[in-house]
Amino acid sequence: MSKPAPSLHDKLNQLRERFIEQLPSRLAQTAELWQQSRTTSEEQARLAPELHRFFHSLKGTGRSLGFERLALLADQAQEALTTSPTRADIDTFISQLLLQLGHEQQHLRSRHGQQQALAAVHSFELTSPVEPLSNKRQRLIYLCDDEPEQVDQLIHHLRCFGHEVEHFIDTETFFNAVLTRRPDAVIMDVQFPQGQTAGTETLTSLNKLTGQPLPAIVLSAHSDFHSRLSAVRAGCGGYFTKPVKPLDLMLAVDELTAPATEEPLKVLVVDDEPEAAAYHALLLEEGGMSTHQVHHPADALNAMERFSPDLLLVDVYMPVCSGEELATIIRQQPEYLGLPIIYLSSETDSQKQISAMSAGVEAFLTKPVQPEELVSAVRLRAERLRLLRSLMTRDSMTGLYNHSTTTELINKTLAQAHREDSQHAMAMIDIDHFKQVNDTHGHLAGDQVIITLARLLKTRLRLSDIIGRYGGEEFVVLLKDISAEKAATLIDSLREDFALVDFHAGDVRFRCTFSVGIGSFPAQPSTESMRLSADQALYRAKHQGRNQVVLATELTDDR
Ligand SMILES: Nc1nc2c(ncn2[C@@H]2O[C@H](COP(=O)(O)OP(=O)(O)OP(=O)(O)O)[C@@H](O)[C@H]2O)c(=O)[nH]1
Repeated sequence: MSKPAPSLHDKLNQLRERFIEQLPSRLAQTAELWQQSRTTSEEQARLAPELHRFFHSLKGTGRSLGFERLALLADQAQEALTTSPTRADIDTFISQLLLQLGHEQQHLRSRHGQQQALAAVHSFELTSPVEPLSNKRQRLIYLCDDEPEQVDQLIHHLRCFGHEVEHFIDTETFFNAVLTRRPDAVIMDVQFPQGQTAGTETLTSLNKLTGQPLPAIVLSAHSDFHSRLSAVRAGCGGYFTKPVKPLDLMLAVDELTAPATEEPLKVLVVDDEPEAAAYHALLLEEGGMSTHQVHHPADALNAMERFSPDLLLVDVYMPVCSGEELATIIRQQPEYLGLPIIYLSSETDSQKQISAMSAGVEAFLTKPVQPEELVSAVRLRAERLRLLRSLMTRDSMTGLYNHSTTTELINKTLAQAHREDSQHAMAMIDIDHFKQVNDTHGHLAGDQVIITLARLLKTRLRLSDIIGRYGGEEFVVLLKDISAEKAATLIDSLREDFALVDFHAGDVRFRCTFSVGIGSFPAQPSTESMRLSADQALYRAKHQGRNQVVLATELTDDR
């Protein structure tokens, strides 16, 4: 059996332990620095900022981790350094700090210390019950329906959009299955041989038993008041009467399970103090965000390129480069102009805070920051950026990347691919006879086809793949770390599934197909050459009769 994941309390205590364990050697180094700074006035001037930074960060991290007495001593030492430092003062502080450290080590391991730490984190756990967001796109759907009509069609559509589906024909088996493995959503019939509202009653009992309402949609042959009332009482999020249009049901399943499809907000934490960085990252992760830590400002730009954060949390006092300087460097790069930056520091002087914010940062949080304050300040700003970014980079109808963003992202990926020797494939996808779809069934029906194809690509491809709407009914996908042949097989399975999706325009049912051309890296070393090859392959696919996938490598000299 696997071990349970450590709780926030355990993780905080590990951080505190690590901090305490590393402190003696850091204090010894500081004592040495102090000795050295005493040799000449030049040395004193040279080493003063480093000594100052040490006490400053000891104050901030000490407070954040709950070592109040340590933080107080560090504060006094910092103050003494800035006013009129004398050897006796600093020696006293260092020896007191060492002594204090011994007490803290014992205290931390005592029962009382453990309880105190627990009490410190409890309020955060209670006030921020945020579930970490799941990245998985596939949903487990339970379909409980004893009437055979439409069931196969619905299962096909759900699976086509990447969901795992289990079908039950009686409420008892369904009941036990939920207790064994909880689904992400349920599609439930109302009437069963056991009773007129046996389906919804089963849901109500399960909700009572588990204390967690199941996201559910009713699918029923009946539309009477009692059936509907029983669905409302079972907390169902939707009610469909048969025959249902599969795509409408898919949309309802999407809405019901939507929040988890969002990628967690990403925060880059830049702090030269590993424990401080780890502590703030821990709080943000408890708040459902994903974090990456950097302990040297010089590594920040690289990390930003790889991690693509929604926000930067930056310590103000760091060696080599201050938070202020780092923010200016970042702001000088056009792609990061709008990236929110939050400073985190134990600086309480408001004049200094205002001056630090001159580099165009969003906010200044003072250490020790309340966990709720940190999480909400970060979330608010990161979400705002996500929204703005999405308006600028995404196509409003499908939510896919627009043309220019797709090209930009592919360019970036290829630039990296040249360094890493990786392989990628580009698929150009075009809906067949789309003009005819519009002309026959109307523009709205055409839009429905575009949205459905976009959805299919989003749910079936990996999160890391780049999916863009290039133009009207044309899509471009960059499938990462995959050979052209494997990409062709994968896209071909999407093509087969898409061809079986039923669209509706009024009472008319129709189906659509698409054609695909595939180019690949490194055979085509640039975005433009890959796009051109994929385009030529697409042209061939159309020419050969449509509804097929053609690889650029198949285009031999007979062109
Ligand atoms: N409904 C809808 N139609 C669009 C949209 N964007 C472009 N179109 C239409 O898509 C159609 C594209 O048609 P063509 O590129 O000529 O494709 P086709 O000749 O019908 O089909 P193929 O030869 O198989 O590519 C045009 O009629 C456009 O008006 C959109 O957002 N919604």
